[in-house]
Amino acid sequence: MSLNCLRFVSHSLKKPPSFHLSYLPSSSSSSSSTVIVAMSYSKELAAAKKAASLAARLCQKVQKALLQSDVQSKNDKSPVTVADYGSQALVSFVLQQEIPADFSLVAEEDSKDLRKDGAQETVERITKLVNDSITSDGSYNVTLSTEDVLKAIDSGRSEGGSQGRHWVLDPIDGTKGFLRGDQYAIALALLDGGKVVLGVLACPNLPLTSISAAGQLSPDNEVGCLFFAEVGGGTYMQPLDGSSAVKVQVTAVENPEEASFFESYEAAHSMHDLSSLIAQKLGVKAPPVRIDSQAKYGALSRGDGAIYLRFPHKGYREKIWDHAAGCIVVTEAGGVVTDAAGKPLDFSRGKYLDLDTGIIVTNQKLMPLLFNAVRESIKEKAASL
Ligand SMILES: Nc1ncnc2c1ncn2[C@@H]1O[C@H](COP(=O)(O)O)[C@@H](O)[C@H]1OP(=O)(O)O
Ligand SMILES: [Mg+2]
Ligand SMILES: [Mg+2]
Ligand SMILES: [Mg+2]
Repeated sequence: MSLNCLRFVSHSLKKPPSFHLSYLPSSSSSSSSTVIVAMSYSKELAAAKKAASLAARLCQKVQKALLQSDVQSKNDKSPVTVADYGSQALVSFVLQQEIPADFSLVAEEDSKDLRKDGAQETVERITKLVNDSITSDGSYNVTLSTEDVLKAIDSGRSEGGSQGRHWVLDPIDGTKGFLRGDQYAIALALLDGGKVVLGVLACPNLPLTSISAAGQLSPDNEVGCLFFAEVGGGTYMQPLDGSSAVKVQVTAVENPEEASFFESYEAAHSMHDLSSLIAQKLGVKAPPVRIDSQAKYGALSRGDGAIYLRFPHKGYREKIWDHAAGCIVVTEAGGVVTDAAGKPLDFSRGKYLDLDTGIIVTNQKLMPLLFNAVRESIKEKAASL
């Protein structure tokens, strides 16, 4: 392999850029020659942090003033709030302002229900929320119309895939937690060639220090975390108020008896009985910490817990926006994310993740033990049915 070109795409940065090396076939006629392209995604990361932080502020405002009338019902009966739509419109707007070239976004929401009769008032509320956020930020001298907002929401209709770059967004992950006043996250990632190259997780209700047992908030604990990671560059966490970032690492715990594990708060989202069986086999002593959303990936990336188990009920198909940002936040902090067959998650196949049974997350040391416990537990559960 010859190194006939080394191209750095670099931007002004406060900390040195990290570079992700990828080998590409050279355009030269020699078939054996290869180009190394050293990519930095620092400009995209800065845009993603800005978009997610602004969306987090919008969501905080809505959560504070949450009214019953904000709750709508989609076909799948999951609650969708003005904050989900507002967050998606705002992130889409900021990303298109900051990185306009070849914009492609795969996002959870669309404007179908908002275009129905009787939704005008809701659309106006969303538009006001988005415009208030744009005004309070002060970087963009524009006011969006209701149609601009609907279009911004619908620009999230890309299918993603293995070619080119695609933003991946869950405007509010853990809507049920959001509605309960608990944990939720704004999860934004960038795919390049089907791989996650950066991820940002804004977790407005996550304590800056460790999450306490059972996910409860202590009254004097400051909350609001922004996790971010770029491929090859590690994972960082900073307070959502913008103060300085610290590098985070998954826990180094090797003894499963000392490990604690995260799972969904909602039993409808994950089989808690299977997780208990796995924990029992591993010898985990601590009770599960049940919290909503990808905040679990963030908490695990800084060592609050050692294991995250997610086993959706039969028939549920995982979407890429529910794991892309969390996955890179954990792997760049030294963790491992696989499906229940031990395969890495494949984000290159469109909006769904086709995977075996579930998702397991832990550190490198615990993964072999965890994997065995998962396989045995799945077999036992199947035999008992
Ligand atoms: N029936 C379901 N099974 C598994 N996950 C679901 C189900 N319904 C919604 N979800 C999604 O699971 C995630 C919440 O996971 P958790 O249980 O870890 O909090 C969210 O992405 C939520 O979507 P949403 O983004 O609409 O909240
Ligand atoms: Mg949803
Ligand atoms: Mg989600
Ligand atoms: Mg969502």
